[in-house]
Amino acid sequence: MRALEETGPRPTATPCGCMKPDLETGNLLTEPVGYLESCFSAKNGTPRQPSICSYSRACLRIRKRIFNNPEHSLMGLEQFSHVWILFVFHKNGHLSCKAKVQPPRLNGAKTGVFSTRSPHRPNAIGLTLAKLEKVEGGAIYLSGIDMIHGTPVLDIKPYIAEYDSPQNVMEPLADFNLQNNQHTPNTVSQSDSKTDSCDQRQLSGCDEPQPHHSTKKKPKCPEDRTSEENYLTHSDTAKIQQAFPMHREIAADFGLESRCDQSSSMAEEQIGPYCPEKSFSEKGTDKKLERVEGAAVLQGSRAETQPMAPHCPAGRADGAPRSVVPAWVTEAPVATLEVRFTPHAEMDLGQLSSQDVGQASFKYFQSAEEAKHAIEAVLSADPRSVYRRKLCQDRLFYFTVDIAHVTCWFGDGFAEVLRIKPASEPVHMTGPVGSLVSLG
Ligand SMILES: C[S@@+](CC[C@H](N)C(=O)[O-])C[C@H]1O[C@@H](n2cnc3c(N)ncnc32)[C@H](O)[C@@H]1O
Repeated sequence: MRALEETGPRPTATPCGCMKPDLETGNLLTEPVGYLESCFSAKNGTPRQPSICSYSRACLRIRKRIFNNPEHSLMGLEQFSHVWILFVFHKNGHLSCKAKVQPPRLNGAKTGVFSTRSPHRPNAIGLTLAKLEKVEGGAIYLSGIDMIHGTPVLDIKPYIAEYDSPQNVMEPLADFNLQNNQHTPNTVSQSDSKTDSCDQRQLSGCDEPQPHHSTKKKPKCPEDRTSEENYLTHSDTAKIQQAFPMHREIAADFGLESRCDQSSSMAEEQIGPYCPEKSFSEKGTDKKLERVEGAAVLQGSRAETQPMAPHCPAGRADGAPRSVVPAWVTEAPVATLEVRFTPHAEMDLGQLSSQDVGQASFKYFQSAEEAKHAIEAVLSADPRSVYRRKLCQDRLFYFTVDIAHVTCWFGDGFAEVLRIKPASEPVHMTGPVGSLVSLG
């Protein structure tokens, strides 16, 4: 096969030497269809994957600049329970040019950027499977998101299990040579000393220092990495991990994990042998939740999702695996944490949700309970960087979710919320000017 680079269209250059955006060359000049209004105002404390926190909410309004009648573009979308959101990691600071990254799951070892969910990639494009809560006019309301406020969204596509999940492939899969496909730890160069400055920056988290809002114990760490570095998967609740560690991790990777608010019995149910769709009622409309139809088992250095439901309509009776992930993805090095709230923090939360005069109320959460669940979910997945976890253990950790500015600390196996104060105003939307994102 001849490489496209040899034969394909050549990018055209403008007199100044810049690449001219051109559909044929792939040098797209994108224009966001909208900017996300998210309950997370900064990277710190934002879940590493959408499955971490089902209460994480966002709204996306389609811009009139894209469609005169934004609601037309959303017609029919309300019939789907989940949507893919394609977005730009606009707070990366710069585009990444590094072929290898160091995901926390590899404890400092490198692997190819395309085998990770790192935000630091050549085109800084993120992909999140979110739950579609509702469509209202030209806006969609989402939950289970891992993007920050102001994220430029490039596209929305419906999640269709039949197309998007190998679990649902209807025809027999072509022979899949697992031996040849094996991604062994050998492919990961633990001692590759050629970590360049960009990699180092990413590793050290110096791309974009996070603000600290307290004068108390202000971290002096050279870096204060955000949850983004732990980008591959997350570990969920201790209970569930103990019961079904692999299942949970893999489900999370595929965005199919049961949400943090669901009980472990629900999780068991999800990976159980029978896979009828679970319906839930929402505003009078019955929507369908996708089910995790397979369980993951480790084989050598890979984990495979295997069918457990021979009578599932889309199942394969021969027991052949449909999707494979390397073991380093599924072997969580980070323990799930117990989350505690001090009485003071509990009191803060109560005050935050009260309707006192002058007191802002939650914008995304429907109650203090929901806010608490969200905070628990974020912290139980340990949002700290590896560096911070190892070298700055005694530092306070801050993050903002909705109107709650959370201060906590971490001890052995737990996170404790110390204070919850009203956050300052969430970031404002990026205006139309300067909203073009060039990927070319
Ligand atoms: C590891 S990425 C995964 C995103 C997506 N699910 C994916 O796989 O492409 C999630 C992290 O990206 C960071 N993040 C979210 N929105 C961002 C944005 N607009 N710009 C830069 N980083 C962002 C947050 O730290 C979050 O924890």
